[in-house]
Amino acid sequence: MSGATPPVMHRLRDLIDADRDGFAHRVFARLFGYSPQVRDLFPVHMSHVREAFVDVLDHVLDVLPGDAGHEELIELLAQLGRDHRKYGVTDSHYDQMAQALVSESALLLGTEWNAESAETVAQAMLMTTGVMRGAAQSVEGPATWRARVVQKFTINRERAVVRLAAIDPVPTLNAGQYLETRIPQWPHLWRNLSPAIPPNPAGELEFHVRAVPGGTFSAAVVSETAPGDVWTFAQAHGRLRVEPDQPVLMVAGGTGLAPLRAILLEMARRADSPPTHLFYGARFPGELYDLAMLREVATTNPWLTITGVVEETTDPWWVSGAVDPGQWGVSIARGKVGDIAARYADWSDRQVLIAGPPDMVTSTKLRLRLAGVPSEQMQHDPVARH
Ligand SMILES: NC(=O)C1=CN([C@@H]2O[C@H](COP(=O)(O)OP(=O)(O)OC[C@H]3O[C@@H](n4cnc5c(N)ncnc54)[C@H](O)[C@@H]3O)[C@@H](O)[C@H]2O)C=CC1
Repeated sequence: MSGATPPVMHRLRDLIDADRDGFAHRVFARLFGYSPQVRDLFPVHMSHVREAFVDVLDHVLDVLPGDAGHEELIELLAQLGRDHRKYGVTDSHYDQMAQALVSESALLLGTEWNAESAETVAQAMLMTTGVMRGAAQSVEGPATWRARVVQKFTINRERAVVRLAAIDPVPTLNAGQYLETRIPQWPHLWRNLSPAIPPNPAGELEFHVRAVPGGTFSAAVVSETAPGDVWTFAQAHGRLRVEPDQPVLMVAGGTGLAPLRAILLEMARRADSPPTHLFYGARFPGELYDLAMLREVATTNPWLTITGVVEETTDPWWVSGAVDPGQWGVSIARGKVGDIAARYADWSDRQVLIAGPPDMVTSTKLRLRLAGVPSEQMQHDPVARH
């Protein structure tokens, strides 16, 4: 791992890059050949897996021969190892993967494969799988835990609330974090979902899910999930948090409200919550489905102010009747939630939490930055995660 390492890794990287999917195909074919049952650990459609696999490999082959970025690389691989626990990956699978990688690399390098390049490539592959395996082994507790659906109701044609009761002990989880989640309708698919209530000793969980266009997982939750279904959870991620000594601005788009709602409900239990202004946006008034609950929290928690934001002032026929925001006495502004929030006041002294559709998060950040809020005061989950 020094600057003097021969460039074989960069050469291999170039060769892999010339046919990324083909290389991944061949490595996985080899792996499934060694151990046919490993195929069952992966989803039916492997294209995303292959893509992510080559991305990681590309990064390893890029960083390893150089002098910088080793610590980040190790942390990335360790995180991947922890992530893979939920798939049921075992020690021998890591050995087989290293073997498959070395064998396919040998074929790719052809006449350039000699004792020296074999040694370099083998070391790189063993380091990669070794770090992943070591990190997975060092995590305590089970890789997954389960909860049973006890209630599900749809808010409108695209959104549902799902409530669950934990079957197994719930590992440490902070309000505002999101969970790797698997549902029985898609047994090989993991998606990230943000609980909409803080963790509690009773093991109750609540999720607000929108059936995103083309989203198989979210569509199944909205249309097929039913009481009795058992959901499986793996790791918790996310760093959204509120420091008690600084006022807060929250900007939520649609069901992106979930993590901010969990944080607000937790703040409502404390005595020292800082002044907080929540902008809660939707396309239509009737989609501000949680306004009644939020208003309730604001009534008993004077530190909390809520502004509803809608793009249209009237509901289409398929939304009407869901909610009438006027009746809750919450002020409603018209526009895009991030634009309205940025124009509303000077927020430059605030810690800012943003959650919602990826484009909304990106544009809200930009608006607030232009309005004088320093980037380092803004928090949001990775935008491509939902
Ligand atoms: N932790 C997080 O960040 C979470 C994010 N989500 C994501 O939030 C989304 C919620 O979807 P819906 O409820 O249907 O919300 P939606 O698509 O109806 O949008 C709600 C709000 O976002 C604004 N918005 C939408 N697109 C925008 C754009 N391109 N630029 C600026 N503003 C925009 C709208 O004006 C509205 O105020 C999903 O994509 C979901 O994956 C959901 C839960 C947690």
